[in-house]
Amino acid sequence: MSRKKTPKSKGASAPAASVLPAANGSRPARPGIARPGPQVRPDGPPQLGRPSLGSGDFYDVAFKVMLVGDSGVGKTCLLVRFKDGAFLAGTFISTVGIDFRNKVLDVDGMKVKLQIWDTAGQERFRSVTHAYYRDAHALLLLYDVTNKASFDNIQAWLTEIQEYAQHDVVLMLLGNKVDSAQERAVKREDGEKLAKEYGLPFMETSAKTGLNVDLAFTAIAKELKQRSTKAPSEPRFRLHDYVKREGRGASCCTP
Ligand SMILES: Nc1nc2c(ncn2[C@@H]2O[C@H](COP(=O)(O)OP(=O)(O)OP(=O)(O)O)[C@@H](O)[C@H]2O)c(=O)[nH]1
Ligand SMILES: [Mg+2]
Repeated sequence: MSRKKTPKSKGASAPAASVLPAANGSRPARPGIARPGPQVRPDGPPQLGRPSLGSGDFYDVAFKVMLVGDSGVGKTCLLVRFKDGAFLAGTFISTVGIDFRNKVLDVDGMKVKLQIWDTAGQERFRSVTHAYYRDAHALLLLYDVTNKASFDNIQAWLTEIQEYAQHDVVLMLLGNKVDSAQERAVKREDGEKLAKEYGLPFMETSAKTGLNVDLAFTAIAKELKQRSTKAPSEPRFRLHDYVKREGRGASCCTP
């Protein structure tokens, strides 16, 4: 398999022009971008054999992963934790439109590039994010364990996903902010029950402590890699089992 270089990841300051409405309300807005940079085409099957453009890490195969869920559940923080190993504490800066970052993972000896799209949870950007669903190979659907409304809205998100995403998209449910034990409003069992009802792999995460964050993205990368490259002799990767086995409880890693 040919080796490629991934272009430098785009951050919030990506130069592409925003075509999105100006922020209103009290929250400051983090500028996003309206479409991928010209060097990456996130549509269709995993990218193989693309030429190397610019500097960056080599990769063998690339996939597009989208973060979705209500505003404030921690999508941007989860991505920043995964990409940079840091936590964005302080003022909540709501994402405008859509933004993305790249990260290359080593999955069983293969370089897997995840192009991770961070969507805006605010209702007014819904039509923007709808356009991106069909190109996603995987979706991480988040709620905030301290915000019951964000959990109650999961069914509506699933309806939306059913309508706009590919039928075989890899989907995982994440209950974020488990570090906030005092403010917990959604029990772990309720998350598990909902996930079971819809046949989804499920984990509780914390962008603040990093709990299960790498694991969530690694699990997705393993599943996608297996789907695209599995040799008939290779044992099947089981996403549900992997997440169940490797996932850690909220009480394990409080700093
Ligand atoms: N305690 C705690 N706070 C978190 C965690 N993740 C995010 N937050 C906080 O929650 C707020 C919202 O986080 P964001 O990541 O910006 O939320 P978002 O889902 O990207 O929101 P939108 O961009 O509006 O869709 C911020 O104030 C974060 O600091 C977490 O794991 N634990
Ligand atoms: Mg955000």
